[in-house]
Amino acid sequence: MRVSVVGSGYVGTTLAACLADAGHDVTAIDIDPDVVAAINDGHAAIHEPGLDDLLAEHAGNGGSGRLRATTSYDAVPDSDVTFLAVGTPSNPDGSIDLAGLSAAAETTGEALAGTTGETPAGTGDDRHLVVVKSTVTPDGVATIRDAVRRGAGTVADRVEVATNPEFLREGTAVADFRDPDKVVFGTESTWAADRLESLYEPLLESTAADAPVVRTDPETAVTIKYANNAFLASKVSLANDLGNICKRFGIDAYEVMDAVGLDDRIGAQFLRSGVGWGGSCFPKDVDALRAVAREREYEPAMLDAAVAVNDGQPERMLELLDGHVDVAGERVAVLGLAFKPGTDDTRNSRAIPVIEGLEERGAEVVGYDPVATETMRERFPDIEYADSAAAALEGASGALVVTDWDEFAALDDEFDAMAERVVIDGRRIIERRDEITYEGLTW
Ligand SMILES: NC(=O)c1ccc[n+]([C@@H]2O[C@H](COP(=O)([O-])OP(=O)(O)OC[C@H]3O[C@@H](n4cnc5c(N)ncnc54)[C@H](O)[C@@H]3O)[C@@H](O)[C@H]2O)c1
Ligand SMILES: O=c1ccn([C@@H]2O[C@H](COP(=O)(O)OP(=O)(O)O[C@H]3O[C@H](CO)[C@@H](O)[C@H](O)[C@H]3O)[C@@H](O)[C@H]2O)c(=O)[nH]1
Repeated sequence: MRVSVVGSGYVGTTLAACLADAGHDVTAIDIDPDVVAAINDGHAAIHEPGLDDLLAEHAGNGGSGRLRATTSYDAVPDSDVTFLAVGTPSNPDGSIDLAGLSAAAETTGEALAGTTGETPAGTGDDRHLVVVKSTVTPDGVATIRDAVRRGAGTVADRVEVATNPEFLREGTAVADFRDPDKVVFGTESTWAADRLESLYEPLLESTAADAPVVRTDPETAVTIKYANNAFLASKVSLANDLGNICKRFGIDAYEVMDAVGLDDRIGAQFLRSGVGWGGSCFPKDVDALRAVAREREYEPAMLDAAVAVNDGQPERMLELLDGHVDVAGERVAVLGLAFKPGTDDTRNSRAIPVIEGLEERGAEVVGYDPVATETMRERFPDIEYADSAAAALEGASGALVVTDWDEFAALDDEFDAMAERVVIDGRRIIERRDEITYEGLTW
């Protein structure tokens, strides 16, 4: 099939590359010329394991030719399916900001309005399918549908807007997209659901675990996405709440949760307590869901509590450090700047409140991350950035471990170069040693 993907960030680039790899002919559209140039050069503008290999294989000179990137929407009218994968960030009050996605939706409609009305080859009819891949609230679906139709004008009745929420995680985006736990199609017609299923067929056939396909209406589909993220974020917050209790008894929360997770009704994943959840999804999606709930006069008490527990974890980590060192004027290493390992994304990283708390205390902060230094530099241009964990630790009077990068697990002699060997571990990744003063956040 011919596919256009509007928005080439973590989701759009992964989607475009994986669809090209599955045999489809894909045009990736982005307003950022640097993003477009990178893809056409055969690599991603972001760090995502496996993505560069796929882009090298299908985009750029010498590739299969099945993937190209452009700033133009010209390919849209000739596509069998157009995905919208533009960001849906938060407004300052936590509600969803649909401005960017709406603009892209309207431009997509305008591109469709430029069609001659002829049946595009291969589609068998003259209807066009626009699929919202971005995460939008239930009432946001109508906003995006209206924007597409406004742009499409006289051809609006030939366009169906569907939703197909994405469940991939950053750091494992390609693997997750290729082997999902489920695929959700939110459509108004069986025509649209069938077209989506044909598009996904080569992917679903190749997955080891036969992902179930959930067919539903567009609003229910996006609600499944919010419920999914709300559940997972709350699960981590409950693990943190329980972990904070364990810490007060000197009990290892990880030992407790490993056993708790053996209960099939609970499951072993997302029970890792520590400095909490961040990223581009959990915080904004939980906030957007709380905001729409309040708009409809419902107080989402569980979600409010999940956020409150999460917001408290960075300060708890800093208080543990305070118990060992007065950091004013001292060098303090922050190990890990990305919101999780495997990504250069620092959006809502727990490192942000940790660094802010250290700055408030007058510490000299030195940060280190294997890939996320440059993105964090935009946020904190004035702190020092080391090019290795060892360099960050040298002369430091404390180290705070914020991201569970594998390379931190191998740290050992590097702690010997610290001025004071105080390590506060927010992810339970550092090996305890007699010579270092070690505090786990929840163990
Ligand atoms: N990041 C994830 O892990 C993830 C997972 C599942 C769902 N989602 C959802 O997917 C959506 C996209 O998230 P992301 O993290 O990939 O975003 P992102 O910020 O990484 O990328 C969005 C891209 O859209 C481009 N863009 C903005 N306006 C545009 C326009 N008018 N036309 C064309 N391109 C435009 C931007 O230049 C950017 O490259 C969001 O709704 C998010 O909630 C994200
Ligand atoms: O046991 C755990 C698991 C995760 N986290 C933290 O939770 C955050 C989110 O992690 P993860 O879910 O692995 O990454 P994301 O890329 O944010 O993926 C989430 O958000 C995406 C965007 O909506 C969804 O598609 C995914 O299904 C959902 O897992 C990170 O800060 C993690 O460090 C913990 O603290 N403890």
